[in-house]
Amino acid sequence: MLEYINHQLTVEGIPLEEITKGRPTPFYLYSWRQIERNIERIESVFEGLNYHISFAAKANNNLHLIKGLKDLGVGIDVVSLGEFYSAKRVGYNPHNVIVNGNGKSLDFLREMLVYQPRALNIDSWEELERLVELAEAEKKEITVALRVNPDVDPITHPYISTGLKKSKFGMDLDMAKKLIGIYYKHPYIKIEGLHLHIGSQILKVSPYEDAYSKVDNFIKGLEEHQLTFMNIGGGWGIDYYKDGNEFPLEEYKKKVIPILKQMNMEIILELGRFIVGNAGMLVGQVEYIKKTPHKTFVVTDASMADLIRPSLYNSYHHIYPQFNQGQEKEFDIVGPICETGDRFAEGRSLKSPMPGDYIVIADTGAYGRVMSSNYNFSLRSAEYLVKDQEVVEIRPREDFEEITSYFK
Ligand SMILES: Cc1ncc(COP(=O)(O)O)c(C=O)c1O
Ligand SMILES: N[C@@H](CCCC[NH3+])C(=O)O
Repeated sequence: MLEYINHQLTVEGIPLEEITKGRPTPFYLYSWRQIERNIERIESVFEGLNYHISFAAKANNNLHLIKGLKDLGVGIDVVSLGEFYSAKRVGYNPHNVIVNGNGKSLDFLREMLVYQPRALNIDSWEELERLVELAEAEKKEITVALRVNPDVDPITHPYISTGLKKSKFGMDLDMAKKLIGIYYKHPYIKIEGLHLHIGSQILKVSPYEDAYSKVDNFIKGLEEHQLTFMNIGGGWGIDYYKDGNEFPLEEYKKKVIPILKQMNMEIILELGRFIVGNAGMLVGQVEYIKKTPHKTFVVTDASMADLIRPSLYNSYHHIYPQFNQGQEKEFDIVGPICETGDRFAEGRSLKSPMPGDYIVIADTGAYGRVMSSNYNFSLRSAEYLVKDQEVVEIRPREDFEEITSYFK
């Protein structure tokens, strides 16, 4: 997708120079072809199983991308009223909508009773009690999955690890068993599935093997209830370092698929990063090359307000200068925000960028634009999509008038 042709960076064969013409930076850019490739790769793993892919909208909430995924037959996982509204806005059928979240408000639950999603994933006993009360009052049925916490270490950044027993998400298997026992004949609460999601940016298969084996044993131990679907969550990691270390699909196929097969249930996936992560990039422009006795800084117009992952998780993103010519030197790549933490990389070797050159911060299609902010009164950036060799705007940049319009 990103390639140097005659020393110039290109995206799906289009020179960056052409893409940036008349388009003020910073902006996000996505490749539709790359999203399709990612979906094809997921499908190749689950071939032969009764499965359904959903997209975790928290990774990227651009309505055009969500609509495109819907048209490919991909479902959606929403975690808030806002994401739910997005799914409705692009015309999702409730049957393809999965609802998550560990703090669903009364309004949210009420709305779900009317909307009837494919499954409402229940995070706790307390939440289920709230739902039971509402469902009984309104005399409405709802299909529910219990989010279980299998207590496995996903071997990832602690901030994005969700399946250890100390985590705030889900319930332990004993609690799930108890709730199934209590509610399995309830007139309105239909517990038909289980859900688990152990964390994000996972690069090893063993945590999935452990988690799904535990759940498989749990299901076998249930007597009175026939569950029909298993939501196996998301979390597949991508190759941020560009060193070939990505989620090992072949190993997953060999070790995990047999466990899922013998569950003999419909399998629902909710992947975010793996679907859009490597299909997006943040494009910025170099304002200054600032030299101090200690360091040389590449000061870009993109900042932590556009992409917070490096500041928040110290995460690595590969950075491509516009031209791959000249001598390689070490730089700190920083933004214009008044925070020392506003830096994309420290001591990164790059082929000498110059003021006015563009740079690309790669693999930012997931948890990029969605986590951007107006800090230092930055404007949230535009988004563009490369599709069929054309670049189209899929969200305009915010403008100052719009953001200050509350002041009359
Ligand atoms: C419940 C749930 N499902 C799915 C996802 C998607 O995760 P990922 O983008 O790592 O695939 C998340 C985020 O980690 C999540 O919290
Ligand atoms: N925001 C995180 C992922 C969070 C996953 C949400 N459950 C990241 O950028 O990696």
